[in-house]
Amino acid sequence: MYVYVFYLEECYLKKLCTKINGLVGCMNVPGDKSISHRALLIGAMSYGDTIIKNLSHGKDCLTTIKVLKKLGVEIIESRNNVVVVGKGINNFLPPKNPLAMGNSGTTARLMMGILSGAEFDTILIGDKSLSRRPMKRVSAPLKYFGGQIKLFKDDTLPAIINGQKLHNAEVYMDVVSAQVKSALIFAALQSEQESVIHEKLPTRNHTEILLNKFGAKIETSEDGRTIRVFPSLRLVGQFVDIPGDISSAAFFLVAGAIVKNSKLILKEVGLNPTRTGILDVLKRMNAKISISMIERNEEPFGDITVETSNLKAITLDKDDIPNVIDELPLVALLAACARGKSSISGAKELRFKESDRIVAIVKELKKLGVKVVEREDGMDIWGQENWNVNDNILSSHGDHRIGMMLAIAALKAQEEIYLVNEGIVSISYPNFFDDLMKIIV
Ligand SMILES: O=C(O)C1=C[C@@H](OP(=O)(O)O)[C@@H](O)[C@H](O)C1
Ligand SMILES: C=C(OP(=O)(O)O)C(=O)O
Repeated sequence: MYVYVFYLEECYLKKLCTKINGLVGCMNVPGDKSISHRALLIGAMSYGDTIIKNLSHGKDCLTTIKVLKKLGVEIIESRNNVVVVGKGINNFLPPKNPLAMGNSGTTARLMMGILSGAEFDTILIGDKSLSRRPMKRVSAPLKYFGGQIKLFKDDTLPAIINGQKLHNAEVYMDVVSAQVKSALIFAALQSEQESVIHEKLPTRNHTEILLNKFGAKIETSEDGRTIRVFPSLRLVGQFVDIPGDISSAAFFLVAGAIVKNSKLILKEVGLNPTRTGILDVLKRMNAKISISMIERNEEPFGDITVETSNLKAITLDKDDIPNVIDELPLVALLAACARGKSSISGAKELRFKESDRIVAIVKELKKLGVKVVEREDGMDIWGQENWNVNDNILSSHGDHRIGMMLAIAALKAQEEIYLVNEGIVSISYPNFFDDLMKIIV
């Protein structure tokens, strides 16, 4: 007897909001996803309780919670806070089954660095999207620390991590990636002597900031590209208050700039300088935007105001990319609304995200009538005042950031627009559509 199993791709359609009069309001976005993952992981690796306020409740961070629980870490979720009962990195328990990384690249890659030094072996698996994303970028440099990871077809999940005693190393990273850097930092912490990691360009530094807060010693050079890690297994639990995610706020910053009659205030958004590339892009494009820094602690944050703007084109090259990597779908949308021709280059990394974001952006913006040309490492975009929509059924490509960018793009359309697989937004922003509805006038 044959048994056929059919996977029905999520194929429901959501009617997006179009033909609106403007966007007005004052809002908070969820806690930063990158900091949330790290607070959970570093809390678990420490001794004593870590209390986390404003943790992201996106599915990716829930994946990190589930994985830590499978490693024997107690995590208590209350209404306002999450408490991680740290047990120390050496006291994780061997999981009974392969650990499911879901859709989360951050969980998978950071876990590789942590579990390379474990006293047991682990298998990591991922969903369809994560299973096509490259992992050798992590396993290869981890070898310098003694890490042993076997990958499917030498580059993807499933991964078999043979836990080993790790040693120190000096590593020059090939890929510009905060996930790879963080995995290497976690490996370096578990060795017995100081390690040095060199990056080609600086990337988000939340791992370094949080580890120092928890009692480790990580030194970063003035140019942000050399990271010196001193071994430390005696981290101590802390209180972590997570600022709003600038990558989530960015959807509304862009919406406020491109939709007529708009004024939005985004409250308490993280303003770590390794993440504020989207604010520089908005300013360079002539957006009406103002920022008031509230507090400058280890992770600065503040309020951002944006108003309807008369945008001009922009050119971004490889040096601009790391600081705006997750906002590039939105930069493409801004360019589609700006005067002149914009170009994005040096952004091949976009092909290795939850979808091939270059393909997804080009395909979906073309449906909306935008003139856009795909390049190997980016795209060229010609902005127009109004678009002539030629296909009103858009796809998120199973990618949260593409889905949300298209929902913002639709606000400008003058006809009905539908989105396939809108539920994917819950990877980083479960209440995205509710929050959007609240500011539409
Ligand atoms: O370290 C992190 O939290 C992240 C780093 C970036 O990925 P890369 O390290 O692959 O650039 C980013 O795209 C991702 O959304 C989150
Ligand atoms: C790329 C992203 O996340 P991750 O790599 O953790 O899946 C993202 O959130 O845009």
